[in-house]
Amino acid sequence: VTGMSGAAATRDGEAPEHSPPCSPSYDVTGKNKVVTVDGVRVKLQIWDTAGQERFRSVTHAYYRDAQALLLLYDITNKSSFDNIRAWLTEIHEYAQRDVVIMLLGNKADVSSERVIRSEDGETLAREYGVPFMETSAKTGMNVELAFLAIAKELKYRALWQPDGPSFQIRDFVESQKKRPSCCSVL
Ligand SMILES: Nc1nc2c(ncn2[C@@H]2O[C@H](COP(=O)(O)OP(=O)(O)OP(=O)(O)O)[C@@H](O)[C@H]2O)c(=O)[nH]1
Repeated sequence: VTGMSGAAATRDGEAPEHSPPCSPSYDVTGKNKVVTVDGVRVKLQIWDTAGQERFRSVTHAYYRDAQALLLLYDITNKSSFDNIRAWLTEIHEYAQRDVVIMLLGNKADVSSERVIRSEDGETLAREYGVPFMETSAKTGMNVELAFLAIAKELKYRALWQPDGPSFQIRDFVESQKKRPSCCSVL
């Protein structure tokens, strides 16, 4: 629920350009997810650090190969939120310069244990110019949206044309995201 996941996109059917870095000391679980965006099937190859990750020991190859990074904190755990700045510093240093970043505050379903306000996530996201939403892996709230937004952004970039329609991932997320009920906001 906390930490960072990376994604790289190809059109479904194409071989991926990169593979997750492979190292015995680096435990990464990989999954593919196909998202249909405006009739185009985009295959996201998703890598997630597993087990007792420590951000400083994550290999830099992981950052380098990712086209998108999902940064997750747990709204019931302050240190997971505080770690996000360190992740962002690392990303700035080692990731591709135009990597798509999304900040997600997970466990939005457990409002009774919330310690991080939605506004705190929003403020941090604004500071770094990244889209933000709260999610719940338990109820599924905003989970599909997170992957859809990333697939849309990567497809937009891959098929960009000067006279084509524009796409702003932050505007898309703001217009589509569901917010936890009023009573769960501190
Ligand atoms: N209520 C609730 N529980 C969740 C949610 N997401 C994850 N959990 C629970 O939180 C615990 C930790 O989830 P993990 O996905 O293993 O967290 P992690 O930070 O990736 O942990 P590592 O894999 O050890 O790095 C598990 O018991 C999950 O079932 C959520 O959205 N809501």
